Amino acid sequence: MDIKQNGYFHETKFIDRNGHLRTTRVPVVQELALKGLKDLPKRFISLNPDGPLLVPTSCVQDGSDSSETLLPPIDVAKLRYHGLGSEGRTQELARLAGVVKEMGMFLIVNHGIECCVLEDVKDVVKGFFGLSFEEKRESVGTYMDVDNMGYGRNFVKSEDQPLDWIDRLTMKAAPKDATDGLLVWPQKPPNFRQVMEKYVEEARKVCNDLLVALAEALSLKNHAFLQNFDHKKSEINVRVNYYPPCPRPDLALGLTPHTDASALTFLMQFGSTSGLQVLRDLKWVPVPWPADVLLVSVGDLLEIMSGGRLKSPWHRVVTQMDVERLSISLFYNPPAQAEIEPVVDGYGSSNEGYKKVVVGEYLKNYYKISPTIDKQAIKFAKEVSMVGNLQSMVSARLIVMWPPRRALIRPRLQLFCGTANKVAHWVAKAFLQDQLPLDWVSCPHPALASLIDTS
Ligand SMILES: O=C(O)CCC(=O)C(=O)O
Ligand SMILES: [Fe+2]
Repeated sequence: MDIKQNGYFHETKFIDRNGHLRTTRVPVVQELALKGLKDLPKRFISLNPDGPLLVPTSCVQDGSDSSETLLPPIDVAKLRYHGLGSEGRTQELARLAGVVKEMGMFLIVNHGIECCVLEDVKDVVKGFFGLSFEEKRESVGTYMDVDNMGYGRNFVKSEDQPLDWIDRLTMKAAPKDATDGLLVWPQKPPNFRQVMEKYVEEARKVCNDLLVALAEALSLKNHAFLQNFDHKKSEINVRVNYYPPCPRPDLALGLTPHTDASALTFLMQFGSTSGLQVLRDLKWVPVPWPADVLLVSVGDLLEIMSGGRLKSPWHRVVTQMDVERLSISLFYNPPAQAEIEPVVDGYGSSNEGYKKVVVGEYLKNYYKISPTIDKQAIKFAKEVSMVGNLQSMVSARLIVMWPPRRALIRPRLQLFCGTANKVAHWVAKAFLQDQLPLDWVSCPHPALASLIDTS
């Protein structure tokens, strides 16, 4: 079947292999599904029953494992309770440590988010996907150049890649002013934004409590992770994933294998409760996820902060023949300008080679390259510590270019190097945030000299 005959397309932008910004059109899956197709359009074939699965290159085993992995829900109320008889908390922390180390994700109950808040979210999401295509498009404005946002498709990186069987709607929900002046929130249903923002604020509280509990579960200082977050500047992106019924679940994926770039991903689902799978022992394992339970997953940024003690799980979503499924992923990140690095626990434990990264830089790289067929994105934090590398480059250059004669005296030389290092750090960060052209770094401007205090 020629999918071009179907008139409904999402327009999506991507950076091609040569670094050029390209725009392409991809079919609207919800509209394809409404046609009641018997066959799958070729562009959606990503699973070949006779060929290798889309799994990391190191994974040679084939197929899914039908045995479901036990994922005992974590009781958030017990994690929060510090009062008398809080030995229940110690046990819950131990359970949390066990499941998160093993799976990279865990179910939560007793989180304190009221049912009506969750029901309202389901209603507005159903309301949005119940609109006609034209109404959906009109209801959501444009994000202009902001990548991977709005009503459309995930992870489109080329004209010829297999496409996922999904439509999605992504919004920046925090910081509050992240999308001021842009028409990015659906106008229909009219209470969409209000409902989603209420949910986001409730979820933020739970995430903050979980970040404290996760640090304690790993025997780290309780603010080891939370200290990287800031109520006014931390980023929360919301993605609604809509997986319509699919004519060939054996050939198409709902969501390609990936890790999340976030620190924590906070998920709810409705419609079908199955579809999510996680890679364990080189096999795809269905995640048993009952209705009305929430799921939390470790993202790459938390893997970095934890120095690899926690691992962001490689996961995917499979399609289903007769049922639709919706999930709402909330990605919780430190501020874009924040620098994160593996926590030091005082016992000199290894951090698996993770270095300091600027959150915004990590995310930029993630969206540029990911998902590939391996945990490539996180290598960025091991191999290319951008700030660190640039800082030492600039600092060395400063010291060579302006060695003050008087600085030959040792204490002065130390002072000079210290200041040069601070300036270099500032230059490297400004460069990474696109505020300085490249030649500023490779050949520092003389104005830099005036910033250096050698007196
Ligand atoms: O739909 C799901 O259960 C998972 C969604 C997901 O992995 C994502 O949004 O990153
Ligand atoms: Fe994900």
